[in-house]
Amino acid sequence: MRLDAVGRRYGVRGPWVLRGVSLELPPGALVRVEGRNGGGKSTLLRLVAGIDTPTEGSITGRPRRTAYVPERFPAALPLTAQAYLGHLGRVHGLTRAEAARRAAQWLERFGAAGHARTPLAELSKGTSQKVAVAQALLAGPGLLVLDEAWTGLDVPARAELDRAVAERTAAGGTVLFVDHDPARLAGAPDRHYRVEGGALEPVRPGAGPGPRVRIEAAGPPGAVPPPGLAAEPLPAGGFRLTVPAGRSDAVLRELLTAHPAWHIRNVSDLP
Ligand SMILES: Nc1ncnc2c1ncn2[C@@H]1O[C@H](COP(=O)(O)OP(=O)(O)OP(=O)(O)O)[C@@H](O)[C@H]1O
Repeated sequence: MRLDAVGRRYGVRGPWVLRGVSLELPPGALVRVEGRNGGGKSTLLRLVAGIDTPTEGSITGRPRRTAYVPERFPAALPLTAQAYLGHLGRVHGLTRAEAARRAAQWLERFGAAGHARTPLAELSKGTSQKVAVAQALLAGPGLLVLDEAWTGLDVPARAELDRAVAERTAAGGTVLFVDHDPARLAGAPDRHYRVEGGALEPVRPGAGPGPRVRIEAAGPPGAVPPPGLAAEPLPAGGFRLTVPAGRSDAVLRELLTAHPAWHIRNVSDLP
């Protein structure tokens, strides 16, 4: 599966949250994405999972069975955990018996078997999260996208999810994940990226952040810098932006073509 020059913005004139993102997601790969809050990680994961579509660029080769664990699981359906999972299993093409068997098995593995007959709306946050993870693993997806999926799980369930991820990649599935804990699956990812300034940059172990460009610019009154950039307000008004070197031309273009345009005071290279 691959993303080519993918961009996403919300609304016709909204700022670009992601731009020029190209990414190869080979079968069997474990891929980590990190980045600052609001930088566009969840946007990228939703695009990869196929529940959102890019504003520009293309995404090709997505496996037929794709599963996604969102940051917040919408569990307000009038079903028990077991019935919900069984239903989803059938949606994924499993027989009724196989769907029920796998639903029970995953609830058991995550220590939630005692809640199989509890309506989703009555589950605690932690157990809801176990159901969210179980629904994603149920049908053995060729692509598994995990957005902070470990958050809210108890310690044994977190370890179980680590195991389930290893099983998926060993079976040839691709797993793409975001997690706030830098130690999550430490040493395991085959590829590691950082979303910054709307771009996706490879992270090399032990490497620094790479070359940066500093842009000092002032916008019209009340203007805020493009999302996801390190932006420091300046006493004289405007902002000092720190941008990955590969993204600086795009950011300058965005500032200069805004309506009204920003005034660029200074541009300098950082090591
Ligand atoms: N549906 C939406 N409509 C409008 N703007 C959105 C939407 N979803 C995300 N955004 C904006 O896109 C930017 C990136 O958001 P996103 O949730 O992808 O970042 P993130 O890196 O996952 O952040 P966090 O770590 O806080 O979850 C933010 O400025 C956010 O407000």
